[in-house]
Amino acid sequence: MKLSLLFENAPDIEIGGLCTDSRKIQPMDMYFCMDGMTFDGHQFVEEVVEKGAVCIVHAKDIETMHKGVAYIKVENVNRTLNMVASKFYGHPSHQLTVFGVTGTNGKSTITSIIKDVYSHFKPCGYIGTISISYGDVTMPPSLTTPDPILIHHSMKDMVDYGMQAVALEVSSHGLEMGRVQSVDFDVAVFTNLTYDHLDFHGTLENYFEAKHKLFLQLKSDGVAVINVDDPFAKRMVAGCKAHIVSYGVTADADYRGDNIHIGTNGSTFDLIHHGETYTITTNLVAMYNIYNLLGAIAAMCESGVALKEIVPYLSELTQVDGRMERIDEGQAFNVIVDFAHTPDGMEKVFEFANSITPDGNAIIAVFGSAGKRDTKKRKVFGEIADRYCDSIILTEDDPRDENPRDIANEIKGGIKDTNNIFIEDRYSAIRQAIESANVNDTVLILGKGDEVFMYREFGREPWIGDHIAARHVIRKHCLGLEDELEK
Ligand SMILES: CC(=O)N[C@H]1[C@@H](OP(=O)(O)OP(=O)(O)OC[C@H]2O[C@@H](n3ccc(=O)[nH]c3=O)[C@H](O)[C@@H]2O)O[C@H](CO)[C@@H](O)[C@@H]1O[C@H](C)C(=O)N[C@@H](C)C(=O)N[C@H](CCC(=O)O)C(=O)O
Ligand SMILES: Nc1ncnc2c1ncn2[C@@H]1O[C@H](COP(=O)(O)OP(=O)(O)OP(=O)(O)O)[C@@H](O)[C@H]1O
Repeated sequence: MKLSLLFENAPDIEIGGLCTDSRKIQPMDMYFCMDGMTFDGHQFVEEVVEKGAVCIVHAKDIETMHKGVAYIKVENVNRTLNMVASKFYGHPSHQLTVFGVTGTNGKSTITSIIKDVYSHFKPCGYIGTISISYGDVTMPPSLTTPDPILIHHSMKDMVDYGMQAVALEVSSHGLEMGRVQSVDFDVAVFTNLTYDHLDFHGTLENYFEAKHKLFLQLKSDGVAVINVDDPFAKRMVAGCKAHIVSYGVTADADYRGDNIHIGTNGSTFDLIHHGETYTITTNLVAMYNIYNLLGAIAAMCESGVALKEIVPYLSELTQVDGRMERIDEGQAFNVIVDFAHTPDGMEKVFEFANSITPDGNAIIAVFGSAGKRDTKKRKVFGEIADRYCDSIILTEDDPRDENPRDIANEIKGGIKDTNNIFIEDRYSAIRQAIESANVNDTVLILGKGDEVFMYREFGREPWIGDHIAARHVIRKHCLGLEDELEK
């Protein structure tokens, strides 16, 4: 694209691509000097020019300017990046129905449900923690909410592929760092706001304000879908210009769940909407997934699909990897892998485990807590687990450069009565938990979900994954079957 199409009065230079990282720059790229937490992008200008960048967007003065390179000084580089990224890729978010989902927990689950079900009506892509995917294309994720270039580039690819919609996870980091400023959201969903990411936001109030940005940004003919049972719901839509629609269970809501029955392998409930009652049968379990379903259903209905058309697809939803994933190799006890890594998520998973574990049977939990992240939640994890578990096995979980034993000791600070041990190696911890389970017990393996890496001192290292570790232990050590560990 010609630079003159992106900026008024700019020279007629051909721009090959957009880039914010000198390490990834390509000849003919436009480089945006982002002022980050560790580096100031302005310091790499000489390097990117040498590597062939043809345009520099900057906010601070540039000492040496080179012939043949366009230097565009702006007030706010990030705002310009958002604007340019959308324009460069042909404003793809205007051509798609865009669902944005924010909240402490439930983003991946709701966006996955939307992608799964809405695709029966309009082809729908997904951008989030699990992947970037559309049609038969699946790419590994970058961040939960990628930078503006990747967002708009991916959406353009989706449009070219024939997608008509996309479900986008919108993290508080993404909002705070202004990654979605030029995304044209049609529907924004708020799930809940509880303790998380305070190492980044500092206070719960700042964390709330980050999420609030999504609803302030939403256009007047958009729809805000909010969980009214969450104490932050009303404030979340204060100042929002869009049409507001609510979902919930305890409070009166536009989409209200009632008569809820949660089983071991599925759930049923009545969905009351506009005075009509729809009976929903779903393969999802746990109370929080009823909320996730209500949010997803409300979002899809509000963008034009009739509720009765949606209902049949809810009974066989695709399992979201590592989210309440049942590991069933025919063993006589429950094994669940779940991505719970916030106090609220933990509480909800333990509540479910409690509801499916017969009195007299044990709940055995394996978990740790991430190094260098939200250290205050460690003791809280201990307190929550202490209330529900009969046995706790503490282990490593993305320790980074902290000692996993020290992290475990902080968790132990919250455990009063429950038997607990520390086994550093995560596979051995999972093995210990599973081998100690008796008939009808429940083993919970928490914190890493579907992740197949572990953050250690020198970065990301491969980890086989909780689901693979659990299956292997059950097959080899409980059922005595031959089972080579998958690589
Ligand atoms: C806290 C945070 O979000 N940081 C993001 C931020 O980093 P930063 O501000 O520190 O950037 P920096 O390293 O100082 O660099 C500044 C600029 O100089 C550039 N640079 C830097 C070095 C160099 O040699 N050359 C160069 O050009 C960088 O590309 C950048 O444009 O900008 C970077 C470039 O876009 C991001 O990669 C980085 O995300 C880091 C990797 C990250 O881990 N983010 C996580 C915390 C995150 O965003 N998570 C959320 C939430 C997940 C959840 O809900 O659980 C997410 O949406 O994924
Ligand atoms: N609505 C909810 N309320 C409370 N906890 C939930 C809810 N939905 C999911 N969880 C818990 O949070 C975990 C992560 O779920 P999910 O991946 O959908 O959330 P997320 O918001 O995408 O999180 P992240 O951005 O950290 O990936 C689940 O494994 C479960 O333990």
